[in-house]
Amino acid sequence: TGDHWGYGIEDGPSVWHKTYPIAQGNRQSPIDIVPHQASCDPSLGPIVLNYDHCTSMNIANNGHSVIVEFDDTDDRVVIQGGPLDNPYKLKQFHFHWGGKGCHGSEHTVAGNSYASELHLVHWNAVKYGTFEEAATAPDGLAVLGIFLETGDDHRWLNMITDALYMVKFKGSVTDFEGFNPMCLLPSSLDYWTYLGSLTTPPLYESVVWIILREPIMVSEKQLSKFRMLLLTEEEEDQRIHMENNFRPPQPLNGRKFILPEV
Ligand SMILES: COc1ccc(C[C@H]2SC(=S)NC2=O)c(OC)c1
Ligand SMILES: [Zn+2]
Repeated sequence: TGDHWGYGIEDGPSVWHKTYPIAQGNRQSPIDIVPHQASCDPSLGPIVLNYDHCTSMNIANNGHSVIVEFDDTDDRVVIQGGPLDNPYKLKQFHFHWGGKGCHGSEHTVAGNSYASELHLVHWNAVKYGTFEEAATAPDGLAVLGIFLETGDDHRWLNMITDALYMVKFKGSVTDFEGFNPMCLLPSSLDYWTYLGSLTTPPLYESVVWIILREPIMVSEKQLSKFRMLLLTEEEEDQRIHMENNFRPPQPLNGRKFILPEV
């Protein structure tokens, strides 16, 4: 049992529908965002992030990405405002990236992809009892998507890339306390929002997407450290590097992506 899906030819996004039929659903993610086709909703307020008492716990290689998990027993670490009816609690963040010199974001903007995409995953603990329950509900999750563009070194991303060697193999996890992802945000919280899904199996259509329009800058050297991560476990002889772990854009099916009045 366990995950038999991946991003290769045999097990990648083009065959996920065989095991997860919802892959062909009508609110799948990611999508291509075309700014001048966005709808405007002046009633949408700003996004508010309260990450002050943020408590990261560990960093892990789950065989699909590198993920930093948070202690979500604290009601104070939340995202709210914008399209959200109540606060959503921070649960984890992880990344998607490409191969050397290739692009690796999941969402695209007018057909252009970025080098990487950071997902900060939050869940609606006001309406649902557990993260797992929220992950199956249409308003259960709020994922904040941030584009990473290659340029200068990102001074705080080094805290993450310096820890990657400790989670090189699939299934490895190590302590990673006291990291506050506020340091990974761009200067502007201007966003697009739309209703979508998890971008990996089980592809549940449970995500209110909030995509920040301004990318953060990271260096090619920092990105290359993500590609050092392996899909394979320590005991295995074969060593397959983790790269191009992104799903391509999915049909909009009449959905609108919305931006607040600028
Ligand atoms: C409840 O089961 C899952 C499974 C996978 C992910 C991670 C996926 S979903 C996303 S967005 N990006 C990713 O890589 C979940 O995240 C909320 C939840
Ligand atoms: Zn993701």
